[in-house]
Amino acid sequence: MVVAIDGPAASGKGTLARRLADLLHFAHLDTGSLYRAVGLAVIRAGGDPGDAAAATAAARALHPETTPRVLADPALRGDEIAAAASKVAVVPEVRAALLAFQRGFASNPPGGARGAVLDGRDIGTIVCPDADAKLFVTASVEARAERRLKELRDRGVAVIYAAVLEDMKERDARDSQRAVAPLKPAADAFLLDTSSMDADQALDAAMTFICSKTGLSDHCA
Ligand SMILES: Nc1ncnc2c1ncn2[C@@H]1O[C@H](COP(=O)(O)OP(=O)(O)O)[C@@H](O)[C@H]1O
Ligand SMILES: Nc1ccn([C@@H]2O[C@H](COP(=O)(O)OP(=O)(O)O)[C@@H](O)[C@H]2O)c(=O)n1
Repeated sequence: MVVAIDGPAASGKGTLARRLADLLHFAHLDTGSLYRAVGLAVIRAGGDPGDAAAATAAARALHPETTPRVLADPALRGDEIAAAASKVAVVPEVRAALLAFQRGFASNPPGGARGAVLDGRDIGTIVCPDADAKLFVTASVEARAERRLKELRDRGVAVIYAAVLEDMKERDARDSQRAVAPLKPAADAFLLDTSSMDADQALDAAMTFICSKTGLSDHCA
């Protein structure tokens, strides 16, 4: 069984995906980390994430056996890497190079898990169009900027709200307006606005939808 979760930055999709995977004993793939890994590799090689050829070479150099180790690198979590990720993500060859890994994870989840939860921008539309349940998680851009600000400050990064908000708006625009696999809800996705929900309420709402959509019997009331 595959659960697809998409949405903009800091909407809470990663938190929700992790918690759903724990609850259902499914494997979880944060697909944004793949794009972050490509952006980080380009920067570490001294390149420009806006250079399509460099980004494509970095994406093609990611191999399934080494990818889990690459995705665990804490350096991926910085805001500079998030911006680099959204630049490499506009390149069609980069997206094509990352597709097989994502689809393989969904169809054959690691560790013998009976299902997979993938979160990103194009899971319900492109990566897993036949997913059993699709959710599109949103929140106002102000709520998302507040969340990202808190997250960065908790990690000891000195940032101001206005700069985080500006970065978020820029990334929303780049992700929604790109020609290939733009951020948008799949036609059959459940829209979950978490602006005034905490993470527990978001999980409850998501589980109610997944249970009604898939008929999963365990974990459903
Ligand atoms: N429903 C929620 N309400 C408030 N904060 C949340 C909620 N869901 C997640 N968060 C917090 O917001 C931040 C961004 O969440 P995250 O799941 O990383 O978002 P995304 O994966 O969409 O970028 C994290 O610090 C997380 O703990
Ligand atoms: N399936 C995906 C996942 C991420 N991405 C890109 O990768 C960037 C970083 O994604 P992320 O999910 O790690 O970002 P956050 O939502 O955590 O801020 C996004 O801004 C997108 O440009 C994508 O294009 N497709």
